[in-house]
Amino acid sequence: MSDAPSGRLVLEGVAKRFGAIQALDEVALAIEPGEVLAVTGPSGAGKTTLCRLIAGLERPDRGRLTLGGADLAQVPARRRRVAYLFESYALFPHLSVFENAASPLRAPGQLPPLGAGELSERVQQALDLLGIGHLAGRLPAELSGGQKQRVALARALVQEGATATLLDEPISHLDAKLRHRLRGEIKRRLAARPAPAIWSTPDGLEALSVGDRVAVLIDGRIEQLATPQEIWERPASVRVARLIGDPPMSLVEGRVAQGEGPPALVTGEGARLPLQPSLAAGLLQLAGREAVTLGLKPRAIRFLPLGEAGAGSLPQVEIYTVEPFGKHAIVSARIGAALLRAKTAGNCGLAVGQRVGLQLESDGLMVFDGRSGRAIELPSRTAGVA
Ligand SMILES: Nc1ncnc2c1ncn2[C@@H]1O[C@H](COP(=O)(O)OP(=O)(O)OP(=O)(O)O)[C@@H](O)[C@H]1O
Repeated sequence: MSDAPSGRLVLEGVAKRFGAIQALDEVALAIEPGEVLAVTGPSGAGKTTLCRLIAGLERPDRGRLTLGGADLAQVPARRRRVAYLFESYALFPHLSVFENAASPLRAPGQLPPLGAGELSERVQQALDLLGIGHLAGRLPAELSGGQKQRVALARALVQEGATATLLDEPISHLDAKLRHRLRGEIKRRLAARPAPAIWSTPDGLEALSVGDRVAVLIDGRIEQLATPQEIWERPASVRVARLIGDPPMSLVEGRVAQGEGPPALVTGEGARLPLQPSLAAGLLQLAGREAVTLGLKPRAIRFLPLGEAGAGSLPQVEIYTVEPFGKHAIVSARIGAALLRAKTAGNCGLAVGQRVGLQLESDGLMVFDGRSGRAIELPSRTAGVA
């Protein structure tokens, strides 16, 4: 196995089709040794297909995959020495938890060969880290879904000499507390390996928290590939914005109207979202950009109880939902078909059905092209909302 290539993983123009479905198209990316690339996207986006191509379980229709400069088309799956956590776990039903986790270390050609003591210690450490050390003697059929997922994860983690690590939704079936603890622990271990890693997840926030960089995959194409900070601050499109945020950005589609009365974004249902005149002018300056989608981060939206200073002059909306989380609440109101979601500090004191003034701030506002959905840089970023 010493002939397995290793180093930087590069994909160039990779495409894969299953019948009528283009599972991946024009995928280009590079992952450095020690780097974790989080790949996020909705169900069916192509995350698993991407992992399967790298592992050698599928062949690309077009494009090239290289590892440390070596063309992977020439390297069969069994010689790639990739640690792969399958979304379906793929545990051996007749082997115990311990033996499942240990199985790649017992495979012929393991380099360097491990002594029995070292093997046992490494496997037990991984099981303990994942909180399943006490289940080492059980069979997979005697485990819950979350426990099975952790066995599959242990099996990937013990492969310290892997040339690449592919974790396909590694913590999706664990409870929230365990997910939070393990995100950091797994990331630490991946960063310590001299190999590139992919962490696939449909959860955009999980992707931001574990990835050195994040690739947003939608309908088989990379919609954005950037650092977590860039994706959080400047999602490249409406489709990225929908996946990211806590809660995600509110998106209001409409046309800029500058007739009678103050300029406004008028939604398909005829609801009016008043715009600061400079923002309306900026939008209209861009030829053909009358149809836009406004993106409002939670911090850009405030609901003021009527009677509070300044609330009387604001457009009124009705509170639609209130979700208290203790340290903050997520509160929403409707504008036409769109839901505006704000994050308020502490107990917001607002109730469902209450009428409030809607105040929008220019900080946290983005504009997207109404047709392509791509982010638009306005002539003046100082423009805001009324
Ligand atoms: N072997 C196959 N035969 C036919 N279609 C397939 C096959 N494998 C994947 N697909 C299709 O390719 C697309 C991408 O699937 P893939 O499993 O890669 O998505 P995913 O992002 O991993 O989804 P999920 O989050 O639901 O696991 C989907 O439309 C899927 O139905």
